[in-house]
Amino acid sequence: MSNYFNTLTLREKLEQLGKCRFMDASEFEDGINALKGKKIVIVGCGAQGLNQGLNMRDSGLEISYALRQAAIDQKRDSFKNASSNGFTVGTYEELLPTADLVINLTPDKQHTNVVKTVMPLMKKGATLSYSHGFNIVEEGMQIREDLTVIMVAPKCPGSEVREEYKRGFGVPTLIAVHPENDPENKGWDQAKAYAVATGGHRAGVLASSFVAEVKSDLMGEQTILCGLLQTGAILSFDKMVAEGIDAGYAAKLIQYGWETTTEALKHGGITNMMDRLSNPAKVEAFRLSEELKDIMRPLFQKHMDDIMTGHFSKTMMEDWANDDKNLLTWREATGNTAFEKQEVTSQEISEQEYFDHGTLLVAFVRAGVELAFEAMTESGIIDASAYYESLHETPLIANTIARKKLYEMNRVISDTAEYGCYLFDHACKPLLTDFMKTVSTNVIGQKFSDSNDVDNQELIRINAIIRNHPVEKVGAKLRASMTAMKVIKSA
Ligand SMILES: NC(=O)C1=CN([C@@H]2O[C@H](COP(=O)(O)OP(=O)(O)OC[C@H]3O[C@@H](n4cnc5c(N)ncnc54)[C@H](OP(=O)(O)O)[C@@H]3O)[C@@H](O)[C@H]2O)C=CC1
Ligand SMILES: CC[C@](O)(C(C)=O)C(=O)O
Ligand SMILES: [Mg+2]
Ligand SMILES: [Mg+2]
Repeated sequence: MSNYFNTLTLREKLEQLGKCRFMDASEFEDGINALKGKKIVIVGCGAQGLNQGLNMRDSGLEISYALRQAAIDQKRDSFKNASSNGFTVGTYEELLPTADLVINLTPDKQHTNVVKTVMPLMKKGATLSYSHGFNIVEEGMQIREDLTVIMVAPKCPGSEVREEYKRGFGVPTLIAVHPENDPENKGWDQAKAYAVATGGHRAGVLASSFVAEVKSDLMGEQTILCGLLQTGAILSFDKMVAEGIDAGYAAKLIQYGWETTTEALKHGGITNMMDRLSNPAKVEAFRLSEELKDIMRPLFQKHMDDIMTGHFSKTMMEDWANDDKNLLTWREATGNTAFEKQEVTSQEISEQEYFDHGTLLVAFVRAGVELAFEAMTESGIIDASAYYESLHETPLIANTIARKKLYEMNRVISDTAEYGCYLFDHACKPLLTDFMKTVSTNVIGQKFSDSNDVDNQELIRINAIIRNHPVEKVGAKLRASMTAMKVIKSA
C-alpha cells in the first residue's frame, strides 16, 4: 500500500483538496430513506461508535455492533457500551455477511487490520463507511471493487455528536464518496441519509472528498484545536505560578478559561471574543496575538507541509509500528505536568473574570485560529472546511478540557489527534520561551488595567483588522445558515 494522495497528479490533488460545497437543506428532503430497512453494523463502540449509533437508532435505523471475540468474552467497555444500551452485539462472522452498510469506527491505527479482516466477510455490493479518511488517503487502502466507500465525519468529539442530537440539533458534518469506489452510484444518497440520521444535516453538511477531510482534519487537531490549547494551558499555568498567583486559582482560570472565552467564538467569532475584553485589554491582546502569529507561523506552516507531503503520517505510522512508544511517553508526560496535577480552587470565578484575567488566553486563541485557517486555505483547502477545523471546533475541544483538564481532552479525541497534539506541543513550547518571559500577570491571572483609556484611531484600526479576516467573513455566513436551519426545523 502507498499513500493515495501522493499517487495523484498535481491537478487531481488540487481538485480533491478544493472539493467542498455547503449543502442546501433541500438536499436532505429524502431523510433517512436511502438507509431505511437496511442492516447497519458498526465495528467498534468507542467515542464515535457509541454516539453515532445511538443517534442513528433514534432516527429509525437498524443498528448493531460487531466486536472482536475477545472484547465480547472479556466484557470490555465496547461490549458494555453497546449491550447496556440495548444493541445487538455479535462477532464479525455473525453480523457482517448480511450487513448492507458496515461503519468502521475503530481507531485509525487499526484500520488496515480491521478492513482487511472485515472486507472478505462483506456481501457483494455492500457499503463501507469511515469517519476519517486516513486509511484511504494516507495508507492507500484498496477496497474491493464491488463495495461502495463513503465517509461521514462529524466535526467534533463523539460526546458532542450525542449531546447536540439530544438537544434536537446536530453537529456540522463532512460527507464524501471515494471516487475509486462508487460502482452503483449510490454513495452520495447513503452518505446524506447517514448525515440525517446523526442529526448533522441540521447543523450544516459539506459535500467534500476523502482528501480534503484528511488534510484539514489533521491540521486543525494538531495545531489550534488540541496542540495550541495544550501548549497555552501549560505555559500560562507555569507563568502564573512562577509569578506568585495562587496555583489553585491559576489551574481553574485555565481549565475553565478556554471554555468560557471560546464560547464567545460560537456566537460571533473572533470579533465577539475580542469584544468581551475591555478596550485596553483588547489592544494588548491584539498586540500579543500578532506577536504570537509571527513566532508560530513557521510551525503552523511546517505542520501543514508535513501533512501534505505525507511526512506526518509516515512518522506516526512508524510510531504505530514501534508499539506507540512516542505516544505513550508523551501521554504520560502530559499527565505529570504541574497543571494537570493541581487541584482547582473552590473560589468562584465569574464569566467576565475569565476574560478580564485571561487576556493572554484570548490572544492565543486568535493567533491559533487565524494561523490554522490561513495555512489551510493557502494550501487549497476551501474556507468553509478550514473554518470548521479551526474556529468552529475550538469551543467543542475547550469543553473537554473543562471536564478534566488535558487528560479528558486527550482521552476523548482520536489517537491520531492525540499524537499530533503532542507533536505540536513539544515543538511549540520551546518556540515560546522568550515570548513568555516578556509577559506578566497583567495579561494572565490579573486584570490588564484599571483605566479604560484607549487611542480611538488605534482601536478603529485593530477592530477593522479583526473583523476583516477571512475566517470572520466565512464564519458569519456559516453561523447564519446554522441558525436558519435550526429555525426551519422548529417551524
Ligand atoms: N474521537 C473523536 O471524537 C473523533 C474520531 N473520528 C474518527 O472516528 C474513528 C473512531 O475513532 P474513536 O471513536 O476515537 O475511536 P476509539 O478509540 O474510541 O475506538 C475504540 C473502539 O475501537 C475498537 N477497537 C480497537 N482496536 C480494534 C481492533 N484492532 N479491531 C477491532 N476493533 C478495535 C475498540 O474495541 P475493543 O473493546 O475490542 O478494544 C472500541 O470499540 C477514527 O477514524 C477517528 O479518526 C472522527 C471525528 C472525531
Ligand atoms: C479534534 C480532533 C478530532 O479530529 C475531532 C474530535 O474532530 C479527532 O480526531 O478526534
Ligand atoms: Mg476532527
Ligand atoms: Mg481527527
